[in-house]
Amino acid sequence: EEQEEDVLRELRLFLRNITERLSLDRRFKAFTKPVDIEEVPDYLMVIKKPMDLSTLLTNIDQHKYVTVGEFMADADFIWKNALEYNPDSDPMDRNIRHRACALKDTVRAIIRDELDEDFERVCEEIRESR
Ligand SMILES: CC(=O)c1nc(NC(=O)[C@H]2CNCCN2)sc1-c1cc(O)cc(O)c1
Repeated sequence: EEQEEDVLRELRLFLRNITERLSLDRRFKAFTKPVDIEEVPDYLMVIKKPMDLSTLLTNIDQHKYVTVGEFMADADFIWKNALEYNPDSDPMDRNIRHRACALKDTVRAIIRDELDEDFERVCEEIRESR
């Protein structure tokens, strides 16, 4: 009902704010757009579920996420994919892995500091009721 739509609207505002802040952080430039398959032709042979910050934003606008947990599961693919595609001691690999770990820690720190547990519980109640 109306109250549920108010909660989900607030969830989308919260998730957009996080995603936009991450997209502005220069450390995460490589994660802002889908990997360019012309640039990295073997990428889709290695990575089964590509994800990036612009796709998170599109998903939010398409009402894909009903809880913060669902958003985090997709956000986690961004850094997990980068660790998987960049396993070597190559300086480029190390650099991307460092940024992937920074992205993982930054998302978790923002959620821990800014998400009210009661709000997430209400979102999970809505998800279970659907
Ligand atoms: C996002 C990601 O995981 C990524 N990984 C890369 N790794 C490499 O190029 C390593 C792979 N091992 C051998 C030495 N090269 S390039 C790259 C990337 C960065 C961008 O700014 C845009 C983009 O489309 C893709």
